[in-house]
Amino acid sequence: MRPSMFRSVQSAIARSNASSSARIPCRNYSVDSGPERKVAVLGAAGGIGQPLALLMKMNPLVSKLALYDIAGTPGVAADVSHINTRSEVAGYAGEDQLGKALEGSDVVIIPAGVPRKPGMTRDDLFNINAGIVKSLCTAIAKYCPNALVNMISNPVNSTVPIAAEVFKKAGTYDEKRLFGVTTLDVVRAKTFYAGKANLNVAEVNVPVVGGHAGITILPLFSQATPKANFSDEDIKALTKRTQDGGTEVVEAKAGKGSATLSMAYAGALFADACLKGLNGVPDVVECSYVQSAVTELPFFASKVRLGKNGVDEVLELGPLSDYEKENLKALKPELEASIEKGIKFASQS
Ligand SMILES: NC(=O)c1ccc[n+]([C@@H]2O[C@H](COP(=O)([O-])OP(=O)(O)OC[C@H]3O[C@@H](n4cnc5c(N)ncnc54)[C@H](O)[C@@H]3O)[C@@H](O)[C@H]2O)c1
Ligand SMILES: O=C(O)C[C@H](O)C(=O)O
Repeated sequence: MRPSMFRSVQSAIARSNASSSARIPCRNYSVDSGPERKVAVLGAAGGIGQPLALLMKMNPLVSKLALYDIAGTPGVAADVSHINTRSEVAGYAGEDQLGKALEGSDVVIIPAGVPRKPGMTRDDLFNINAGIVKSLCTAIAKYCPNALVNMISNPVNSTVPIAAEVFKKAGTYDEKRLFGVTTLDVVRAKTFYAGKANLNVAEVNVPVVGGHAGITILPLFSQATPKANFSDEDIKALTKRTQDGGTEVVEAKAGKGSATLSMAYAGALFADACLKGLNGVPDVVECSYVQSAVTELPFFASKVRLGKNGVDEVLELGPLSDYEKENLKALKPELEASIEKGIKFASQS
């Protein structure tokens, strides 16, 4: 994970502060960087959508930012557009503006849909979000079939297979261009691991594979770096906390939704990695839920090398501890059922 988008902003801020002391009043916080790239956020007026719009506006790799929602986007777009960074911002509200929002997009990020309330599973969101994702992906197939799609809407284990089926029906499916965003699981695993081991979190790496719900989230602490000396009990507790991270936030928000700020951060990191890959930056590796080349399941979150066409390579899982092997075996039936549910929905509706 390379937070260099933030580093470039930080160094711009440092330059800005240095010039302040020289009493030069007016500077930009980001510099033009790389080719023209359009990013569309679908669901941009929501809890994730708004901070994600802000973070994408801060990303110097973006030249055009399209903010789409069923309502509320003109205000969000007007607000974000006043920030003096590279991208031009436009807001689009309502289905008749969806095509314009999507046209020419290199990356489409989808946080559209309802979030959980306490007591719900992500799968309880299926009935509403499956239809939303299906209609948005139908439009993507029509207006920007070559875009990289970053699916945030839950249940990710099923919404990604739905998207794949919609694209297959439209004849635009390219497995290299469809991603379930599981970066928040990695962000959480790193935070919890670093906290427990008293390590500098910026130096910590933890791959998280599988899916994005409960036991399908499989953090590979045996591959975490730097190595920490944890007991089996510690690893079990860290695994459980990572798997239940979403529920921890849902319960703390007590009916006011699920993770939005940490998700916007994670979504911005993943989109930044996609843009870097598109721009030819070498060795950009992130975990993401993609068409599987390394398990018998059709989709599986894995370490993925990103390149000029999206997925460059799905990396092998690598050596697993006995505990991780057991967890891998246990998650497969649940993940398979969620995938089948998505495929069935898309093929029947
Ligand atoms: N992948 C992850 O790690 C992760 C993390 C957190 C949340 N999520 C999921 O992200 C989704 C959004 O969460 P939120 O907290 O932002 O919810 P929210 O209710 O605050 O915002 C959702 C937005 O989607 C919009 N929307 C609904 N139907 C739409 C449509 N057809 N087209 C465009 N926009 C539409 C709504 O108007 C709203 O602005 C939920 O499904 C949630 O479970 C995923
Ligand atoms: O937990 C949720 O419902 C939202 C999201 O999937 C998360 O992991 O925070």
